[in-house]
Amino acid sequence: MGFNDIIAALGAHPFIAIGLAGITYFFLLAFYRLYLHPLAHIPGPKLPIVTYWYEFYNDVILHGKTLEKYPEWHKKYGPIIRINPNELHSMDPAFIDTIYATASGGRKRDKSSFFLQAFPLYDSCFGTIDHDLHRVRRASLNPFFSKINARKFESDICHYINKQFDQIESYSKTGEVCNLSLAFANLSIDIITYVAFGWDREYTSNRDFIPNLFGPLRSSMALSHAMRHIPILYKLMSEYIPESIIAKLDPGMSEFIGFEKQIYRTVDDVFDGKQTWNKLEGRKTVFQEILDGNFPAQEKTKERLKEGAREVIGAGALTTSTAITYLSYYLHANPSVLAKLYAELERAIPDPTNLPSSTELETLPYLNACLHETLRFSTGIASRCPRVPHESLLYTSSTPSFCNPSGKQYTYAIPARTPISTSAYHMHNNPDIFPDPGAFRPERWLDEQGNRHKELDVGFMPFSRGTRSCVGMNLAWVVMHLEAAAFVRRFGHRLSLFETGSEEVDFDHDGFEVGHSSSKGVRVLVN
Ligand code: HEM
Repeated sequence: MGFNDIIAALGAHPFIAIGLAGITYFFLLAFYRLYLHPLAHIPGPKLPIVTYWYEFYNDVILHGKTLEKYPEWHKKYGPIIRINPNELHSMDPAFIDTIYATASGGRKRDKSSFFLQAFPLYDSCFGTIDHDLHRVRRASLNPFFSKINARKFESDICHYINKQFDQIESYSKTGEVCNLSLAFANLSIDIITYVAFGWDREYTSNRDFIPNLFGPLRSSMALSHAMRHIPILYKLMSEYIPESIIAKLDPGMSEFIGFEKQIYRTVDDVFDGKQTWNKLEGRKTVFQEILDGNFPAQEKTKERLKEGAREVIGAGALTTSTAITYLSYYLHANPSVLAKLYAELERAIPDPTNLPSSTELETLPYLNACLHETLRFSTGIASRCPRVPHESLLYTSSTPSFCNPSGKQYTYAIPARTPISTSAYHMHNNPDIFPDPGAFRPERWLDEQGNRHKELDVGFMPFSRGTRSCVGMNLAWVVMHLEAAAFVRRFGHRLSLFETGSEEVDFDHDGFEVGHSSSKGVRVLVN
């Protein structure tokens, strides 16, 4: 049979022809990715290198399961590996500050466009791909989130804390079970939306903590893997599928989309002159900081403000509330830690109705140690958060544990513009830095003089690092110090865990945040 006969036979059977063309393309692509790709010299498991479908299967079908595979891959292939056709992952703590670099020396870090498909907020700071544009946007948020400014919010924060803790207190009278995960989520939403935008959402006015954005925000994050692989999904859900259908498919998602629409309406109304921005005494909202700043006009558009609001609420609410919820669990699961923290706070806060400033609370060593240990567990963002360095990188393994079995250092030249990440979850569970990582031991953060062990910082990255790290970090520390101190000083030993074991907080999948898929929340009885 000659060439012309083969072409004629395929022409007569177009489906077979298409199938054969597909198979040939797949094998050629696989060959290219394994042997000719610019990252071909960096090892990794074959299947994920050959196709994104492997990650799709583990993250979308099995729900956030790829992250768990990294340690076993690193064990086999070394400290730097390929985790999909175009991306690298590092397990070496000494390489964190190279990946997540500051801008010193002109280093530039883009975000990965593949990663951001999961969060299509391209007008926000978080969702900006380009390094230089991100610098402009970040500059518009920096003044609002400065340490000095964050401290100005203390009385507002305490107002919401007292309001929500009164609600929790009321459970002592009825003997009902109180869900702290829901309570802290609503507290966080009220704090963030008020201090950042002057909106009082009044979530803390509901004694049963319903409505609640805990579920909705989690739902939206749980969808992130699917959206990364099927980017059209977000547009479909937010623009084309009627809300009534979404509500049936996922009630959480519809609450979230409703919340988002309210934010967007407010911005539209202000731009259309139907209402004015909320004015807060003696300080500006995030919107006013952006609009009054010396930034190009395209940074002051409706879209920019809408996405700015969404990112601040999305990034600031659950991260902070998850941390405090985890703290409440670990304190009650470890009574000796609770007793020690309570004793420190009793000395520092003689009158529980009158909290000291967050600056004073920051000087309390054991409170600080408890918050660091909590953030080690709650992680911030569990998922890998890749950066795309503009320059090429040179990796040389730092310590014997990152050398190959014959004791030789690994050395890799990483081409410029290669997406690369590490994961806070794995760093925070590295036994070389945090021995017995599964144990909640605030003492690990303190030396004999009660000073914080700075050497643990090498693997500690709840707020990420470098130019793209958390802009809300100062505010988060202020909120966490005030909430933790008020919570422990007020409720002390009066709470007991109700049907809540470690499975409520243990990591069992990568849902962008750490999470347990079947968690009902941290529930307590209030005595
Ligand atoms: C315990 C609390 C918090 C944790 C653990 C946390 C963690 C993080 C992390 C890891 C990132 C980097 C994401 C990436 O690599 O792509 C980030 C970014 C961000 N966070 Fe936070 N965050 C917290 C609280 C807050 C708060 C309270 C706010 C604001 C109210 C906030 C606003 C933001 C914003 C706007 C970004 C994007 C910054 C940028 O791209 O320049 N976060 N956060």
